[in-house]
Amino acid sequence: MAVADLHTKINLQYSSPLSYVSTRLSYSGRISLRRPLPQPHNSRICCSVTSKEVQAPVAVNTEGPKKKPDCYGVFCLTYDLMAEEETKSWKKLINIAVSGAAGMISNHLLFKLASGEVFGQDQPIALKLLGSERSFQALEGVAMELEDSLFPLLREVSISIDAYEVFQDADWALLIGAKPRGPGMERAGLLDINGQIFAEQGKALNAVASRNVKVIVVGNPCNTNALICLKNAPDIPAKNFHALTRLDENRAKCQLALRAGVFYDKVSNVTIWGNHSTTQVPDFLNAKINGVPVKEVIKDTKWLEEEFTEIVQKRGGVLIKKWGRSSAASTAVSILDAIRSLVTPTPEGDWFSSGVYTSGNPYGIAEDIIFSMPCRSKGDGDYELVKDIIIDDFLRSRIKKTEAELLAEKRCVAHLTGEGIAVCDLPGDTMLPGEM
Ligand SMILES: NC(=O)C1=CN([C@@H]2O[C@H](COP(=O)(O)OP(=O)(O)OC[C@H]3O[C@@H](n4cnc5c(N)ncnc54)[C@H](OP(=O)(O)O)[C@@H]3O)[C@@H](O)[C@H]2O)C=CC1
Ligand SMILES: O=C([O-])CC(=O)C(=O)O
Repeated sequence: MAVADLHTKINLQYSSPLSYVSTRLSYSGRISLRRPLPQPHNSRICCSVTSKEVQAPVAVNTEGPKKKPDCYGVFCLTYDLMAEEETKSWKKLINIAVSGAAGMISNHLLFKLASGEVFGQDQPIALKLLGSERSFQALEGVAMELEDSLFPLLREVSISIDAYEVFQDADWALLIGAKPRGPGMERAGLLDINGQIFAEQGKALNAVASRNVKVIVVGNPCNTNALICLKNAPDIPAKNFHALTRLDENRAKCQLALRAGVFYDKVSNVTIWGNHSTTQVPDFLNAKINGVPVKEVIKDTKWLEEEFTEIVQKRGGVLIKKWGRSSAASTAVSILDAIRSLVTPTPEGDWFSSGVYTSGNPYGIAEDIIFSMPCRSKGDGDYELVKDIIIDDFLRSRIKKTEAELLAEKRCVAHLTGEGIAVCDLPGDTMLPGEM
């Protein structure tokens, strides 16, 4: 039952947030949390009302354990929101599923999502966190921190290792969890291991998510993972799948601002073309600074073509050398930017980059891959590709290179997309931004 369904009569019952009786792995491979029956001393109020009038609080503990086996601690409480003045203007609750929820990126992301800074102060949310046996305890730690943060808009948190549970009715799926490339691991091996994760998650989304779910794939190699995911979710529009290239766009904006000596809010119309890899193409041809084409502001074409391009392509690797781990906070920020770009109208004349499905694209890019391109949104969760784009020989040749890489990645995962036998002939320079 949706907590934020303002017109539904809801019973409230309390179970001690952190005191599980057991955490067990059932026959289906699901972990369920079992909580104690509510005890009289910790029963809270029951607001059993059907009108705006609030009845006297009544203690309840008569119904046995709640039928939300995976809800977490304080989030197992349910309320009659009609009784809460501030919630009366709230929108309907949305379900946000996050995989890799115990990882570094999620640790930044979840708290920003829960604060309301992306979906707005009138949008209650449910966070459905996907982990694994390996990360389950850490996931409980995440849920505890969410409890302790007292976010008013965060109405439900659940944790599970079962994608089918986590993706049930998901309005958003933020797919972050993926195996990092380890020493000696071939890129083809990474594509295969992570591809299997995303094939499974695509199937789960197809089976149980909202038909309008928006999926943002972050786990690398994110373009091809997104392609695998959408191919395994044939009942969800391919247009709903995104691979995160917003971090690359933000990095490119920062470098252009630095070189031009302006604050970065003056930089607009920046496209990242292609793969989230070192072949990505940060487009300075169509980009603007203070509304003026970048090439009229930064006249050093050699710098733009060589240094700028390479700095953006390899920013992730430089950062790993400094931090000892890959970008997490800025990645989380860029995920929020990517969501915001879909739920708010794009400013007039501007656009944003996202790795999206190429079929029907106006740029002559090969069909049937996930390729970062310039998009505009009306703020309804959907997007259109931008038509008035200039492509010169330099840009075309770079786009061809990143396109070739993505086509090779696609051939390498044919066994996971249902398109036959995989053939891996990846170009030698195929690397993630974090690889050097
Ligand atoms: N697109 C982009 O712009 C960026 C993408 N990334 C990518 O995002 C992903 C997550 O990064 P980050 O949060 O920092 O990573 P972390 O290592 O902190 O977390 C990753 C999570 O992935 C999960 N995972 C899934 N399968 C495996 C596996 N086989 N082995 C190990 N872990 C696994 C783990 O969770 P669990 O055990 O719960 O499954 C883990 O918590 C990475 O793939 C990274 O390359 C990073 C930066 C930018
Ligand atoms: O390669 C990685 O894991 C990190 C990454 O994607 C980035 O920093 O852009």
